Amino acid sequence: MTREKAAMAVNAMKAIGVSEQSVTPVLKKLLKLYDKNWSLIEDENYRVLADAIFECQDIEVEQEKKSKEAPSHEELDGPPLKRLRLRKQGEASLSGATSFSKPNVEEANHALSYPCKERAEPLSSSHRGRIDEHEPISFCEKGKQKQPVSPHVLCSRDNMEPSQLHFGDKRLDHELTSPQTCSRGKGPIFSSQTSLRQETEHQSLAPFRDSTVESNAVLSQSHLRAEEMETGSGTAHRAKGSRRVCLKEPKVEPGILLVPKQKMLHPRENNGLMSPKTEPFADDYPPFEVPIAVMRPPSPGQTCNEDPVQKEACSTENYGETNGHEPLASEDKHDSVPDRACETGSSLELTNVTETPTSFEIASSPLGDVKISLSCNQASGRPDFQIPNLDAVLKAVEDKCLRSHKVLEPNFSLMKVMQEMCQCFLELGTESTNSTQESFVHITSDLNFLKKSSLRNAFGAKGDHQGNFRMPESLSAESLNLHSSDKLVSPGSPKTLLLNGPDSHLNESGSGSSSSERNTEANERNTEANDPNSNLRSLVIFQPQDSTVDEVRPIHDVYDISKGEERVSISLVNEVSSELYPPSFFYIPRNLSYQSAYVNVSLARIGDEDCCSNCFGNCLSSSIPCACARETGGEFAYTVEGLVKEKFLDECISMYRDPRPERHYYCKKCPLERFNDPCKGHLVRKFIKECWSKCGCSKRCGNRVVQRGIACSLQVFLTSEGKGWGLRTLQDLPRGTFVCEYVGEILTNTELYERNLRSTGNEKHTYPVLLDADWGSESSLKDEEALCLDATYYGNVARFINHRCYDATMVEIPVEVETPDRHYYHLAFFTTRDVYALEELTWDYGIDFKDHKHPVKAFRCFCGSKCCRDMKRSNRTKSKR
Ligand SMILES: C[S@@+](CC[C@H](N)C(=O)[O-])C[C@H]1O[C@@H](n2cnc3c(N)ncnc32)[C@H](O)[C@@H]1O
Repeated sequence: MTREKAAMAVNAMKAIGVSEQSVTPVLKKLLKLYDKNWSLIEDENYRVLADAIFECQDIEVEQEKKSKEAPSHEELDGPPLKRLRLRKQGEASLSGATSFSKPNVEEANHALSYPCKERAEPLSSSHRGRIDEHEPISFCEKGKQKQPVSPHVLCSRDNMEPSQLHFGDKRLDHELTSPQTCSRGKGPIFSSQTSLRQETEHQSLAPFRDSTVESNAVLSQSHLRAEEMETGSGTAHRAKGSRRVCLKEPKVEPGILLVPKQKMLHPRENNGLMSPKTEPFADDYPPFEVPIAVMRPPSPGQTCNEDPVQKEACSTENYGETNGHEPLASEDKHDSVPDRACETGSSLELTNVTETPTSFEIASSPLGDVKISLSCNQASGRPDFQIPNLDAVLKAVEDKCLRSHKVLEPNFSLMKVMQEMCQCFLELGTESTNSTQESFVHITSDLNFLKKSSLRNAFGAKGDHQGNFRMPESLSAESLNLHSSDKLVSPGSPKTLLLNGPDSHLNESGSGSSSSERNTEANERNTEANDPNSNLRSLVIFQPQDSTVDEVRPIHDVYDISKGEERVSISLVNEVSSELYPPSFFYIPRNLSYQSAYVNVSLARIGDEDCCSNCFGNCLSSSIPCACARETGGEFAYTVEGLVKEKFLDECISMYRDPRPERHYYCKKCPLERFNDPCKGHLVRKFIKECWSKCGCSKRCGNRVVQRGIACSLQVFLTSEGKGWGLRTLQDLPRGTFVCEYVGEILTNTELYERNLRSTGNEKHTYPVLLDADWGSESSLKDEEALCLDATYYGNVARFINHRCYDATMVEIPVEVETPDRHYYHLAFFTTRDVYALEELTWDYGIDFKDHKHPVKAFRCFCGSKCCRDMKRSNRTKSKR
């Protein structure tokens, strides 16, 4: 048994490019450490093992580097593993193999930072070949497109180029050798859509003919456990050790700061892109795992100057920030002596100041009647502290603002901001005579001027849907106070503003805090390490506003259109036009019932045969598949890597690509046919059934993929082919990867019909999808019972997914999670092939472009597929002439 498990572990590691040689010793150690508890090792696709191996490798490299300078402090063989970095396994498992080309994410980043300036030309030629099969089609029908969609139509998959499929995976071989079909779809396939528009035609509700409201969009994903894509280097990106796990209760040692589980990434690691969010599975860690992050101060010889941010951290004694690169506690403890960490006299102009002024003037209003100064408490236990050169400080903070807070204004000047702050303070102060009498002003109550600041967004302050500004949560009364000292109270005399942040050593109070207190405070700061807003604790910045900007409420957060609803951030870029944003919509990560849709979610309805209450841990690691595998023929649909199994995926894809009539269910009285026209058929689809709340397994069970949400890096972008906004991946995705679920309002057909009647008909894009995958098992479904999802007003990132005829990069698979009857289910998208970073993610809506009677005209298809069904129609039209 052990041998078998070991072989499986070795295989799993091989799949991510780790040799058996590297696996075995680490595996042995882990087994010892875990008391041979295999399930802990197998969990999350051997995440712990992968982490330990990578950690070992890192340490080896580190040690090699350091061996000449100093003896290494820690190795896996010596002291027991203290921390295993929780590398983003998604990267390992999702990228599948090291042979993936490096995603050109830098360009996406760049595009994000400078949205409209230039268009990224990201891919290598081979890569590009794969993507750019979209030649705009010039002979398609003109006019407005309004038609729902549904998958099918058959064609060749000739755009799979062997040279591009170099994963060494037999699945690919299969993909390449599978017979190419180019038959034309017979039979109705999925014609449903919005027949709801009263006319005689039936229209399948599979997503989209264009019919309702203008587009908006959204999305999300999953496993990105606190890691990041490395940009700027030629090496394949690899998750950085943004998080670590103590296998045993960590010992807090001097200089080692334990940080709460969440927010461990330093903002600057995010590169402005898909910053991983807080760890959603933290609760699932076995109790002995204590995720922590540690910031290691610079190693001996390294000065803070090398990195302005690091320098700033040092100069403010802010040891709490984690940079995500630094690994082990033992290293930390050796290097954590602050005196050594920050050397003065560096190229960053640290100035030795022999005197120790108690305050540090930064800026003043034009007449000098208001001043901003930082008060530095010399008694705070840092005798080595030297007042740094102001220019260097300003430069460091400006750099930080530009990089970490995405202040896009290249001429951004902190000094100017400070001066404006003085001015505002003066203005606000003189508006209220009372306020000048106060010696202590809570800035949170007086910061109305921030409402006008365009910088508020750059610094994380958010507006709500009504356009109301609200202060960032991190900016509380205690965290930021504007002081005017007593001696400045009298009107007319110069005033000094003291910015008190959480940094105790900058406290005006001057009370020295003990080292343990500082540690606690630093811990608190660390919790904010990943929060750009946290900087507001010690600094408030505003700029005079362009009133036109103030009036326009930003309708999307381009750094995360999900507004924090997903586990990963989903950025939005426009590299091609001046159309700034997609139209507004509400981002929801899960389906919500609009009004009458009846979705019966109740534990009582889930029988023993529909759950696995006796399971524990990961159902996929059990030798006998549990009850939850029953619906998929006694075998789980997912592999241990979290991908949909080859066979299952092949069958799902072929259903769409070869939608024979026998694969359809034909209603006697189809709810979609409002005028008793014959049913056009509903594809009877294969379902995945996931474990759920009534199951005994953990949330990290391998049979829970879709319910964990988006895990890959996605981006909404404006397509250049005229399809509007689209969705693309920022990382390589192996075949069978879960990308996202289609989320929207759950409507009955009646409701959708009424909604469509109310629509103006001028909408550019439509977003309804019919949930008809299991209609075959329902006896005579009534109109008001048939359900669909409409992402027009409320939806997730899937609403941006464009259509591609036949060879789309994704296929939708119905997934049963909380309701056993399949009347309601989740519609999840999985990749149909290996998809490279920056490729567009598409699915075949199943639109019947030949259906000229459809009340809603199909959009003119610009999918660029060689099997474009709209293209053929146009060809025929041409030849008839
Ligand atoms: C679900 S939306 C997709 C996102 C949409 N592009 C947007 O900007 O919001 C469906 C709409 O996108 C457009 N669309 C999708 N695929 C297309 C294609 N292959 N060619 C042209 N337009 C397409 C159509 O207007 C369609 O109604």
